[in-house]
Amino acid sequence: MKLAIEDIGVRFGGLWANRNVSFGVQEGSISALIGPNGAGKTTLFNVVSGFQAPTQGKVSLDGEVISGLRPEKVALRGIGRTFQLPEICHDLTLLENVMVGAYRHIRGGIFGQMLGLGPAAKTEREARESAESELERAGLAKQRNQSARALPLGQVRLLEIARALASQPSLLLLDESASGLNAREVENLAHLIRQLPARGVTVLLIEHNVRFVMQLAEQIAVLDHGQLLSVGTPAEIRNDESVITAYLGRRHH
Ligand SMILES: Nc1ncnc2c1ncn2[C@@H]1O[C@H](COP(=O)(O)OP(=O)(O)OP(=O)(O)O)[C@@H](O)[C@H]1O
Repeated sequence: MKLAIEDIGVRFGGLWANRNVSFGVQEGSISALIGPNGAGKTTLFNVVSGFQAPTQGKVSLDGEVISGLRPEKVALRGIGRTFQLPEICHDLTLLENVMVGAYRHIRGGIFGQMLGLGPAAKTEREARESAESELERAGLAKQRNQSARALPLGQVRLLEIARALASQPSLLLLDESASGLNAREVENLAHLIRQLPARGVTVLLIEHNVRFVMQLAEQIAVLDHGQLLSVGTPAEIRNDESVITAYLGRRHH
């Protein structure tokens, strides 16, 4: 799914958290959004996923404007996301957590089922099968019947991604999925993300781990103080003087 972010501005009182931000994400690509703390990355994700209405500009998906739609409507258009602070149900097992995501795309959804629309046994089986295969891909199949409560953060992040994928999004927004993960988990995560375009899932991720981003993303957009500083391939970004000065250089110090 092709995403177009056009002249997005978000103002909180006297502060523009995003200003004149425009860039596109090609269908089937992996793109990343980087920038220092407070640069406006999460705000932009919130705009794309419907949690924040922009003060100016628009976001469109395959040419249809989605900015201004509520989060549930945006999700129905095929945008899935994870959050910086993972939102999982501790009282459910891993499998049940992922099944919650799977129900979102099954005929009539969970509400349709409660109203008796459609054969419930079949939809539950579909949700279970789809959740099982997402857990398998995320490397969490063995723990499927464990409670999510005791899960280490690294696996919680993988679980969140599995749940978002179970709703079969066309565009997946990942907010700092690598944060808190150990080297091996980061490797698993990169492996999982790399397979997504072939499954028809376009990826846009926010990341602080610049090395991780450089090896994963085809396109990188850099935000600083709410504005788009640069957008390009990892090689272009690495050699961009304004990025080096504003971001990479600053991090070195
Ligand atoms: N709801 C809000 N009300 C007021 N100010 C906000 C709100 N949300 C974000 N901000 C401010 O907007 C700016 C951008 O925040 P945002 O969280 O989008 O940055 P970020 O790049 O995601 O940062 P980080 O890397 O620390 O997560 C910050 O100065 C933040 O304090």
